[in-house]
Amino acid sequence: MTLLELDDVSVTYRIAAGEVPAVRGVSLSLDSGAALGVAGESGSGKSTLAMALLRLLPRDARVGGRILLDGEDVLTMKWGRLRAVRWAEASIVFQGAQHGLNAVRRIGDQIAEPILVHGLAKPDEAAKRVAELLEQVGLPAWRARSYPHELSGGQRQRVMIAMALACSPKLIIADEPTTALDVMVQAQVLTLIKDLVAEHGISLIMISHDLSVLADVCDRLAVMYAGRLVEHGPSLEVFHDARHPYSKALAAAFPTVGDPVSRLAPKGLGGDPPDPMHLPAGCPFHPRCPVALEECSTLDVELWPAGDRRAAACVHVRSKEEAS
Ligand SMILES: Nc1ncnc2c1ncn2[C@@H]1O[C@H](COP(=O)(O)OP(=O)(O)OP(=O)(O)O)[C@@H](O)[C@H]1O
Repeated sequence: MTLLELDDVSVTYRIAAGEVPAVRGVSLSLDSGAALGVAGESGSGKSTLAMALLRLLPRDARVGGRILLDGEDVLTMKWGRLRAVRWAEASIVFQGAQHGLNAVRRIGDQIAEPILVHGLAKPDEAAKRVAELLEQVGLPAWRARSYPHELSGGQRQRVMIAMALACSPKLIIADEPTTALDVMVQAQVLTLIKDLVAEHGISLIMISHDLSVLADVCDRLAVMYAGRLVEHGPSLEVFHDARHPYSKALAAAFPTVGDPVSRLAPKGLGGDPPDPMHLPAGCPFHPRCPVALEECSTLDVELWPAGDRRAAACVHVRSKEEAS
């Protein structure tokens, strides 16, 4: 069953210099209990898309399209309903979010807050739920009495995951949840996320620039470039046999999970992503594309079906599929 459906979602930031088209016409769907990875370089629009899902964008952002969560459009929801949906139906774990914990409040009180705000437990029952949640994320119950500075970065990120789980949401959006952590801790937190979503049947949208991390955790991958979806399909197929030259380069840049060498020197991807305010004509990837044809500088190919539940926005994919 479909839990989340994005239909032609676009986000434009209005700034003094003009309009920044950060997300352009993204359509995707996520089944209940499934995990979708959204990959792309810095600036490709991943975080903007994640924030749009729960209407957490700043006021200067204009969002278009439809975002259906369990059939209800998040973009047209009344504020009261939206407040009820946040945490209770869908929650978000941000990049480096552990720094967002309140330094002067005990961990337990911070985890209990969404539970109490949403009226899911009385104050005396909330402590029990907090202990359960801490245990689920691999922390001892006594940590409820600790302050954030008494925890390591990895432990703080576990607390953020406990908060995201607190109201038993159907969907967790994790935006670069492990980027700020060192490699060993990163692997532990990824395993935790993977196990928790599987155990509780929670759907997951995980965002990262690292395709290998996403392929390890998610069933399906969506690759973004310059605000647009350029490929989507089953994770291992996209990771090992990408159809779009950009996804291929991204997969080559991060060959193995947490490999420190690939982090320092991403291979296979020359040049910089385009400025969204000055996108090149044609396919936005063509100036960096190793297999670009002359027509790519004028022709922008839409996502084209490329096998079972796969699609890629590339002229080569289109030609191959048309010929077969
Ligand atoms: N508040 C804002 N005002 C104007 N432009 C913005 C704002 N936030 C993001 N942008 C622009 O929107 C584009 C997409 O940014 P976004 O942060 O969504 O990308 P990202 O793929 O998540 O990158 P990163 O991995 O670095 O977080 C970028 O060009 C960015 O400069």
